[in-house]
Amino acid sequence: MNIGIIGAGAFGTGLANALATQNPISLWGRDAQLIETMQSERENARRLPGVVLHPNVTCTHSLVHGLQADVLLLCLPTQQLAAFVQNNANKLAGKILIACCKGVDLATGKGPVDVIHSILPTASAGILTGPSFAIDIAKGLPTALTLAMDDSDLVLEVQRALSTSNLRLYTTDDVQGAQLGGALKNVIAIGCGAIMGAGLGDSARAALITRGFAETQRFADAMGARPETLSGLSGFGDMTLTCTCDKSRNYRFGYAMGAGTEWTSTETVEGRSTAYAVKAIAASKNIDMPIAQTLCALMDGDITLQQATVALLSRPLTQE
Ligand SMILES: NC(=O)C1=CN([C@@H]2O[C@H](COP(=O)(O)OP(=O)(O)OC[C@H]3O[C@@H](n4cnc5c(N)ncnc54)[C@H](OP(=O)(O)O)[C@@H]3O)[C@@H](O)[C@H]2O)C=CC1
Ligand SMILES: O=C(CO)COP(=O)(O)O
Repeated sequence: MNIGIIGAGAFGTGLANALATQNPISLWGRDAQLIETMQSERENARRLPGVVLHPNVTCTHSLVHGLQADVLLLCLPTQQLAAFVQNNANKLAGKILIACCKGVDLATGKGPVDVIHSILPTASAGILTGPSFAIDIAKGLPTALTLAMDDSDLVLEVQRALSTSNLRLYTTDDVQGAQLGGALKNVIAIGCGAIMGAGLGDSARAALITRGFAETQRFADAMGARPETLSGLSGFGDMTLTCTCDKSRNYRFGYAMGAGTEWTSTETVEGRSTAYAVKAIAASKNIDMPIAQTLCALMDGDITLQQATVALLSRPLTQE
């Protein structure tokens, strides 16, 4: 299976480097100037500085070249995925499409695989997700991920194609669970960052991770996901990583909010849009999501962090 990567951000670049240890990999990005510099300088100075690109990585801004491979890893921000698939639907039909993004599409309320299927209903699609910072993958540090596809034969072929000695993939057919675990952990990570930025302490963060996980499970359950998926790498695993580490952009965005400093980065912060998408779905399905709801009010500037804390702590006392 030939593998191509679509999106030359931090994650696309990191995955390209990891997979290039065993196969030639094409890495497509939309910015011609950046891509030409990456190809000649062997570094993605904008999105993953300090990592030398493996000689097997070919950077291209030609979509004809970028879309040639059998398996395409779509490493685009979730909110950009639908437009990309729509604009390239003819060329993508017949490919194996693996979404590598973590979020819920704000316009439709769909996860990445559902977005792909809504445009290409017969596409072979899946999602690669789990605890994995781009920089760790790029450096070849040990990483374990979940690959979710509903085709039980194809998932094994893709698992083999995408596994390396340092990148260990576990499979599942619970696509919904894998989509939602990765999406919701970003929302909770923003909240954890806010807590730490405001100096509310490690114990408060542990409480938010735990209640955030309960909220995530409640949401996923209502959406038809299986509980064991949420306990795996794509749920619990990624929640643990993202909520406790300042390498996470979601965490750092939240931290800036809690500390009252301005966020000027152009890096992708998926949890921002996903929080609103989740809030809307929760309202329509009557799912209790106090943390996501409070976070939206905080991001909108409707409440202060102190008011958010009071609102969460003063909810009726209940069983765990
Ligand atoms: N970084 C990480 O550690 C990890 C990220 N992910 C997930 O990967 C996904 C991508 O994030 P990441 O790579 O980190 O983000 P970055 O912010 O590093 O990069 C985003 C990339 O997407 C490109 N892009 C944005 N919009 C479009 C578009 N409409 N068409 C084509 N390209 C576009 C950007 O191009 P340009 O530079 O031209 O703006 C840029 O190359 C997210 O869903 C994230 O959750 C998953 C695991 C780890
Ligand atoms: O998904 C990630 C790690 O698994 C990366 O997290 P951030 O998008 O918050 O940086």
